[in-house]
Amino acid sequence: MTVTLGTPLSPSATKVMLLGSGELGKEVLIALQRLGVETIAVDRYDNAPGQQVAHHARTISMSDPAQLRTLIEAERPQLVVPEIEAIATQVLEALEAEGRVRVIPTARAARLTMDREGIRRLAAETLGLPTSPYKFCDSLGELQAAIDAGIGYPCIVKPVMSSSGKGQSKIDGPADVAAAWAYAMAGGRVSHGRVIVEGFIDFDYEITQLTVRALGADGRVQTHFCDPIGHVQVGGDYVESWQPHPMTPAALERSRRIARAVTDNLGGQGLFGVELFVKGDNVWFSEVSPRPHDTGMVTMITQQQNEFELHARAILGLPVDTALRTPGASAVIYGGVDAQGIVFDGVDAALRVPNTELRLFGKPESFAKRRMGVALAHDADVEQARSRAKEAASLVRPRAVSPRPSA
Ligand SMILES: Nc1ncnc2c1ncn2[C@@H]1O[C@H](COP(=O)(O)OP(=O)(O)OP(=O)(O)O)[C@@H](O)[C@H]1O
Ligand SMILES: NCC(=O)N[C@@H]1O[C@H](COP(=O)([O-])[O-])[C@@H](O)[C@H]1O
Ligand SMILES: [Mg+2]
Repeated sequence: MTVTLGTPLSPSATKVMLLGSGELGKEVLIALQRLGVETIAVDRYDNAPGQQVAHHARTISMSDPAQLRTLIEAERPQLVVPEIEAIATQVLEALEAEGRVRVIPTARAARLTMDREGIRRLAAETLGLPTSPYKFCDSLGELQAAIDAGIGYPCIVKPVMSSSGKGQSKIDGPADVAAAWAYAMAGGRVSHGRVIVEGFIDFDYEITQLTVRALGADGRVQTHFCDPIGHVQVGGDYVESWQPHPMTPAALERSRRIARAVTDNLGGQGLFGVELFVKGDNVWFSEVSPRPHDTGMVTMITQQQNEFELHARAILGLPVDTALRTPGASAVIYGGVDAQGIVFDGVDAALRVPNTELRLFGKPESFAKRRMGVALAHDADVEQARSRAKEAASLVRPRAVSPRPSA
């Protein structure tokens, strides 16, 4: 469906609500603003990055069904765009069924990808796609039993509801099991005593296959693929990504077949990040975000239309172009300190590295391991771009501001 664009802050406005307004939502909001959309940025804390660029900012607990329903009914957006997993998706399903809002890409997709169980069972059991062996467990005893009964060592434990590697750890042997369970219990986004344990896939490399479902001129949904994005993860969180990642024709073809199967099933319009593990010509499905992906921030420097613009266009029913402009890379800037209102030294030095750009997200509070920004670089080849992006990121030095001496 194509959305008619109006004038923001007037009765003709096209209103879009982002549920989650971190660094990824911020860029989607900017892309929507450029098309004259009236935007409402929702997050769990005040002054989230996206709230700083939207027309309206609202702070609620998005996993609380009553708070979420009250807000959507009060604001009456045409489109609701989930930006994180931990949302009361039953409310989205109910409002969509009542015809009150369109959820991006669909309310069912938001529910299935809300936790690891819905999407993993869909991919492996319904669609028959290759995945790591896995088991869901509700106690330390069940976890140990699942490992002993076939998952084996090494394996990976993750809370069913978490992202960016929170609560995730690798188990190399029996001595690690209890600590992995405790870490998962502490690290989930919403307190759920449930984990997935996955057999460890010894992949050669991993990619994100950005996949866009957008309307063609005939009004029908067409699937478009971006060039594959390679990335490196540490502790389950991405630290570096680049595009394009070289692949054999067979591995690329299998990756896209998997991406198409999953996104066809989830349906709707929008951009998806399909995460895949590759070894030789073998490809395993890992997970999918029915929204822009953190590793896809590299497209802000590599693509004609970055992943956020592609998402904005696709959800509004506008044409998309997934063409690559140049090879490029991204490198993460972590907070390094636990403090509010930090400052960034070395930005000038970082931007003196040729072919680079920075995004500082503006998160009001820094944690040592919180992603606070990203350095981007383009170059003639990916290896050059990676070294420039890493160099620029390393030159940015976040620092806590020492408290003013009291008078
Ligand atoms: N079964 C596995 N075998 C090998 N490595 C794995 C496996 N599962 C996860 N990993 C590694 O951990 C990373 C993070 O895993 P996953 O994507 O499931 O976590 P996440 O918390 O959902 O991360 P994000 O929200 O950033 O996508 C993967 O990209 C991969 O590097
Ligand atoms: N892998 C998912 C991901 O990168 N999500 C991005 O991180 C934000 C939360 O950051 P925070 O934890 O620093 O608040 C989310 O709002 C989203 O933009
Ligand atoms: Mg992931």
